[in-house]
Amino acid sequence: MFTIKTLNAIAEVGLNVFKNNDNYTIDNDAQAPDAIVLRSYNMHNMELDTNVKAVARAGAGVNNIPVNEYTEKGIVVFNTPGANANAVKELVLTTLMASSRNLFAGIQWTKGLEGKGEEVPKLVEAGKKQFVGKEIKGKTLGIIGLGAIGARVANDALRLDMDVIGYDPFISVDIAWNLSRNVQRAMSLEELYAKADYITVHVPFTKDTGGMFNKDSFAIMKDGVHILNFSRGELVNEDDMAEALESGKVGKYITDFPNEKVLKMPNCVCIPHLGASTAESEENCAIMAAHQVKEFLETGNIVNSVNFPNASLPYTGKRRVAAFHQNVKGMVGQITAVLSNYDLNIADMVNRSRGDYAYTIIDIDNKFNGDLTPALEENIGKIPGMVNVRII
Ligand SMILES: NC(=O)c1ccc[n+]([C@@H]2O[C@H](COP(=O)([O-])OP(=O)(O)OC[C@H]3O[C@@H](n4cnc5c(N)ncnc54)[C@H](O)[C@@H]3O)[C@@H](O)[C@H]2O)c1
Ligand SMILES: O=C(O)CC[C@@H](O)C(=O)O
Repeated sequence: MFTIKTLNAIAEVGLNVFKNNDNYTIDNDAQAPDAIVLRSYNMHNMELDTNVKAVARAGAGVNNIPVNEYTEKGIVVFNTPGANANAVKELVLTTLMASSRNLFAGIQWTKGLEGKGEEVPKLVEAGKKQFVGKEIKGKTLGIIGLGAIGARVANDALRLDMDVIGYDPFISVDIAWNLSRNVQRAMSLEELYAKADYITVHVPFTKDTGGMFNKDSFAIMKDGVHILNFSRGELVNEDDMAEALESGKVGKYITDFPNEKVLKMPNCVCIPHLGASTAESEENCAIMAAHQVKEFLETGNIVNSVNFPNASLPYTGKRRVAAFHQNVKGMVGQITAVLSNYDLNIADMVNRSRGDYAYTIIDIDNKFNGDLTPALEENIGKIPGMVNVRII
């Protein structure tokens, strides 16, 4: 039996992956669940029971999860790459065009005419000149981060007759294959800043990207540039942004991450973190997260982890050792030595590393009764450098 705890509202179709299976209970009050599924809940400073084996983010960004701490404890952290990317792309393009046409301010102003009676049509015609906008056709869109979202925005912005310049020093091979060859490659952020009329950012919040929008980067940008931030509020130095909006250096700031300070900024379009809020995207994320957790709990296979290497062996029902350990020499040899001490033969195995840690799955050919499990867990667990081990 496995217990799953959720920390946010997770789409029912995803929860059904567990609910439709007798081996699972969903218990949001559980103190010692086997796995946790969440969205934006902040897990930093949350006490976790040692029974927790996996944490799955139904979404992309994992900055709400203390990933390094969990890695040291051998807890696998998953996310759902690409599952909400279309939703975010559609909102980026919607707000790019709408804000370029001053649509949000125009709508707000028009609502303020309520009560003016028969004067309204005349006031509308007289007042509309303050909302004259700009077409995006022929303008340059700079995209920072060409991942699941950025690449989709790039291809569709070209279809809207924009020129597109992208910057991503770590672009994946899969994305590169799917990116239009008409996307220009910026060799530096500075090049992108200098060329773009509109900038949209699609990178994770890390120590390298935090505060990347600041007075130094604004200084390189074109006057009146529009900046769209559907990534994380922390990418922007808010004091510098407020100043840049006041001076007109930044023409508009469209953000999915408002706070008290941001709400006070002029020419700021504040969205209540709606990037991924579509039924389709919430369902995609929930289904993907649930299947990844189920696969891991039942077979030890890891797909789409952000802290451990992906590693899978077809599950044949044979007993399996799944071991997290430090990425140092001799670990596999020491595990197999324990197995041979118990006269257990190896049928198949995979060992993958990622940074300082590695993961080994070994299928055991011999049948053994459950009594060996504690002994194997104890003896493999005692190997120096072992983080944790499961016999499945
Ligand atoms: N507003 C929302 O609801 C919403 C929804 C989904 C994702 N997000 C945010 O958007 C981010 C991106 O999502 P995604 O699905 O495209 O992720 P992704 O992992 O597919 O893409 C991120 C891209 O950023 C690139 N990158 C990393 N560091 C970089 C740097 N310093 N400079 C340039 N490029 C860099 C990576 O190489 C990768 O290609 C997430 O991390 C999350 O914070 C927000
Ligand atoms: O769950 C959400 O609504 C937002 C998710 C988004 O911020 C993400 O990083 O995927």
